[in-house]
Amino acid sequence: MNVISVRDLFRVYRLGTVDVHALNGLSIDIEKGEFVGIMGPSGSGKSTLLYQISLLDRPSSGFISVQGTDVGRLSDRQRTKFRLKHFGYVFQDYALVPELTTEENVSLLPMALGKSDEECHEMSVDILDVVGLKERLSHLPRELSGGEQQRVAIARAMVNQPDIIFADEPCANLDSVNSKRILDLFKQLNQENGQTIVMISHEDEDIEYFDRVIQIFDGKNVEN
Ligand SMILES: Nc1ncnc2c1ncn2[C@@H]1O[C@H](COP(=O)(O)OP(=O)(O)OP(=O)(O)O)[C@@H](O)[C@H]1O
Repeated sequence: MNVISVRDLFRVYRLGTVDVHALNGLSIDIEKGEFVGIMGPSGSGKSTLLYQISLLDRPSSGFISVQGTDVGRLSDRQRTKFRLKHFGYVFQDYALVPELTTEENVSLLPMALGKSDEECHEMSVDILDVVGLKERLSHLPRELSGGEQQRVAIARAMVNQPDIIFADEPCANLDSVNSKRILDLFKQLNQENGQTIVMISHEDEDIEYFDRVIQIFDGKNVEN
C-alpha cells in the first residue's frame, strides 16, 4: 500500500524577478514500512521534495496524497494537526530547544497532543531508553555531544509513534561512528515498529541501510 503518492509536482521559488524551478514534474510512490533514501546532487531538489511531502511547504502545482488523504485540500490548521498526529521530523542541526532538558524536549509533542504530565514522562523516558539516553534526562542540549543531541531529536520524532519519519541529512554534522549509530537506530526502529522512514542522504555508504533509493536530478526523479 502506498503511504505517499506524488504526481506531477512542481515547486517554483520566486526570487525577485528570477524563478527557481526546484521541482519539475516529479512523481513518486512510497510504500508503508519502507526505509527510503532520497539522493541526488546538491541543489537537485531533495529538501524541497521533503518539505512538500512532509507538509512544511505547499507546491506550486501537483498532487500529494498521504495515507489516502489529498493533503493539498487541507487548511493550514488541518495540516498542522495532520503533522502532529502522523509525522516525526529529524533535521541535520537537531533543532532542539536550547533552554529545555532532554526529557522536556522529548515531552513537547505528547504535551501538545494533550497527554498528562505522567504520560509525557513515561513516554519520554521509554523512548529515551530506546535511543540509549536514559541517563541524560536532565541534561541541556549544550551538555550533550552532537551524536547524543541527534539521538534526542530522534526520540522526539519517535515519541508519538508517528506513521512516517522525515529526516533531512540527519548525519551531516556527525563523525562516521556516530553516523553509523544513528543509521542503525533508524533501521532498528523501522524494523521493530514498521514506521515508514524517508531520509535525505549524500553518503553512498548509507545506501546499504535503505530498502530503496529515489534519485533526484534537476527537480525530477530518475527512474532506476
Ligand atoms: N527558499 C528558497 N528560495 C529560493 N530558492 C530556493 C529556496 N530553497 C531552495 N531553493 C533553490 O531550489 C533548488 C533546490 O534546492 P534544495 O534545497 O531542494 O536542493 P537539495 O537537493 O536539497 O540540495 P542540498 O543537497 O545542497 O541540500 C536550489 O537551486 C536552491 O537554490
